[in-house]
Amino acid sequence: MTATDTIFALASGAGRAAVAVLRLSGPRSADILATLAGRLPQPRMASLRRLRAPGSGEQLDQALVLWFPGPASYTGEDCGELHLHGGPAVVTAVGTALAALGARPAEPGEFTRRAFLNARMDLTAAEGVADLIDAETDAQRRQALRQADGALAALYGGWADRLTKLLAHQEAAIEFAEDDLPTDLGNRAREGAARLGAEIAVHLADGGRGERLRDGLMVAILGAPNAGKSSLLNALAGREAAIVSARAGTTRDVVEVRLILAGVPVTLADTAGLREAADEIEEEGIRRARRKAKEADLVLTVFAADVPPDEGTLAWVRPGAMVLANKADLAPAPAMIGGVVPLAISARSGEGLDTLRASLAEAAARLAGVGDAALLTRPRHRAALTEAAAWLTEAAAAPLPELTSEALRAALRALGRLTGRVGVEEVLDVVFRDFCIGK
Ligand SMILES: Nc1nc2c(ncn2[C@@H]2O[C@H](COP(=O)(O)OP(=O)(O)OP(=O)(O)O)[C@@H](O)[C@H]2O)c(=O)[nH]1
Ligand SMILES: [K+]
Ligand SMILES: [Mg+2]
Repeated sequence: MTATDTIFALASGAGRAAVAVLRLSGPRSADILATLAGRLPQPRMASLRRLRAPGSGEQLDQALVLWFPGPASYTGEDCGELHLHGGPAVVTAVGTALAALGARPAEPGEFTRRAFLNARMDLTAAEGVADLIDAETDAQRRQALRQADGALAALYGGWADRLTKLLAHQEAAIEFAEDDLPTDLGNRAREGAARLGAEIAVHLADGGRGERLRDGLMVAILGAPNAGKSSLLNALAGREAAIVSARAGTTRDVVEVRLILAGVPVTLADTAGLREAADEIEEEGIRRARRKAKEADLVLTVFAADVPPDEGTLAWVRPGAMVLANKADLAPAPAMIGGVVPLAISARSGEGLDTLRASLAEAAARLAGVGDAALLTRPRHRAALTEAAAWLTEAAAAPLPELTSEALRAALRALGRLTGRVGVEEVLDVVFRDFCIGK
């Protein structure tokens, strides 16, 4: 697949900078670079050149020029890079020259789209590139880099290859049923389908860790009025993000702060105290608090050590929940709250907050699977893999060879959508060409 347009874009950030990088891709790249820079530099070697406007010959800038002939380039096409002085007027002048020479400004993501279309990367790797650009934390960067590097492409591509073989065996079993092929080809295909389905199921049962790391975690603080939720939020955030007062029912709306814990972006949400609401505004606040707790990845239940635990908050305490006994400076923490040993803290004195930070970081790392290899990172992956696994189960259990075959095809199509790789028919053609059948 070759694109006819030659595209260019500012690859570095907009605005003033020491250096601005303009990137170029497409069939006219060589011509355009040679015209602007006098002649084409050696491939992949930076050359310092005067750039001149086409026509007038006016010097536009002095720049480092790079030439990446296809197909061994980022997009797979002929590409070029101009490292300019980073002033907006320089970028505009050179951009105008590029347009005059027949290039057009690129659409968002168009370079990576071309890389995908030229089979330089699969869809998951292209998504990894996007995630790498968006990564805010180290853990996110590592996950995105793994994906851009082809970790998911290798995993899913490997599954697709196995599936293709199973399908080939199954088709052969049908096609050549009369001949003296090994008679268990069909059985082998069904067994293989069951095994592959089970592997995909294990990959899917990841607790959403990769998606969590990509999107960030939501942690909700829940508790009775005056338990010290807002004080805790402020202590963890290190600033007065939420209003604190001795009056019960101070917080009405959800107040969120962003933290980074163990390399995972975390949104910490303070909420309205749970109780019988005094008016409809507080009622709405409490409704929002419950909703936030429901959608949160982790709930911090906060109790005041100097008052008996309230039923409303106790309802959110379950095994594995984080239970905090705040105001430990006023009273000793109870040994158990709702069957869980609470962590004694004081938002006022700071007691226990380091321990709390450490267990929050540990939970964030666990929930987001920091350091785990090749986790799926998007709902799109989950949907396609769930579909593939379901078809594999069907293939394994199908009562007729033709039905097994059809289910295997459907599973392969689902994996094909995931990686954006070639369609089922093309893969089968390749396999059948190499399939030693003697016919
Ligand atoms: N002694 C002591 N007082 C605390 C502590 N944490 C909070 N307080 C006080 O308890 C009162 C309530 O604190 P808030 O942080 O507003 O409590 P809240 O849970 O957000 O209350 P609502 O927003 O009304 O639900 C304030 O007077 C705080 O100063 C603590 O650890 N020790
Ligand atoms: K309060
Ligand atoms: Mg509050």
